[in-house]
Amino acid sequence: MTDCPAPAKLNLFLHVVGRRPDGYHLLQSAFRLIDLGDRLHFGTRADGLVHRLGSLPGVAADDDLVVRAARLLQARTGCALGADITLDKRLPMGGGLGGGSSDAATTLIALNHLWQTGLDRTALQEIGLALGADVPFFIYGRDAFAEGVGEQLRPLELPPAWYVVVSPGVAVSTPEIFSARELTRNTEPITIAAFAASTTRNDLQPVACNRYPEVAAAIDWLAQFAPSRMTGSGACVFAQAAGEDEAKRIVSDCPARWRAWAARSLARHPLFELVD
Ligand SMILES: C[C@](O)(CO)[C@H](O)COP(=O)(O)OP(=O)(O)OC[C@H]1O[C@@H](n2ccc(N)nc2=O)[C@H](O)[C@@H]1O
Ligand SMILES: Nc1ncnc2c1ncn2[C@@H]1O[C@H](COP(=O)(O)OP(=O)(O)OP(=O)(O)O)[C@@H](O)[C@H]1O
Repeated sequence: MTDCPAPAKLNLFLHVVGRRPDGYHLLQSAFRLIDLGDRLHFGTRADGLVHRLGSLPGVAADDDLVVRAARLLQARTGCALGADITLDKRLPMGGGLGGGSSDAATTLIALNHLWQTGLDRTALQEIGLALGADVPFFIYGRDAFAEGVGEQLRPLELPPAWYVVVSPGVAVSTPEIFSARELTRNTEPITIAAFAASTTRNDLQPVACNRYPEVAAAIDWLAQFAPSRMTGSGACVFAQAAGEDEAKRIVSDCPARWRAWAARSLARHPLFELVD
């Protein structure tokens, strides 16, 4: 199957409201799909092997979320088919844009279709959660208000928007941020109706800014144009623009040591219709 997109996400806000006995954090967040992303290509193999074609710097094939997703789908369904998978990596890794999670979600959706393993959306989301807290959202496939560790999802209706996304050139380790002693873990829960950019924040942002000064610098730079915030556990930061022209103008001003994109919201995951 040619060219399957794996879109990125933004966390419009992210509150840490508690911690589970296993150490995972209870969150509230608004997830938004955007039109930046990786691309994947899948070919079916009759011999049952799962092969990653090409390499991903720093990630061994057996650890790649794409390979792990394919093998987990085989294990859960007893499917005897295999796959050759090519990943065209465009999103920064450790960027808070959910790149690895989205790659895994696209793999589950595409192979469930190609292998005809017949799992519905809920079953795919359950498998996805074993791979990462963000994977169920990408399979859910639309903007969402998330609770739990990010797997309890409710639809959010948001107007279309343009964003500027800046990658400050550092990779932030998600476990490092969540395990920080100074992390705020007791933000008062809000209701979905009370969600507004002005009254929310990203609780992971102060921790990441403290440890990665380039994240703080990127937030400050972007704040000259519009209110700016970090997504996920960082390192990327974003701001909403008034429209495409403004987004592109800000991008063209970005300091050369960083990367910036103008990104549009996506109403649905591009593979939404492939899942029942
Ligand atoms: C920060 C977010 O990007 C927000 O969308 C996600 O919650 C992170 O999701 P992710 O990158 O898929 O993270 P995972 O691979 O599931 O978890 C990496 C590590 O982060 C910590 N972690 C993650 C999610 C969560 N709700 N609580 C945590 O404490 C755990 O130590 C975990 O071992
Ligand atoms: N296919 C993959 N793409 C990216 N990272 C992968 C992949 N497979 C495994 N990984 C590992 O997962 C780590 C996190 O990558 P990812 O790009 O998803 O981070 P992120 O954007 O910060 O995610 P999140 O927003 O979910 O915190 C990488 O540093 C890498 O070691």
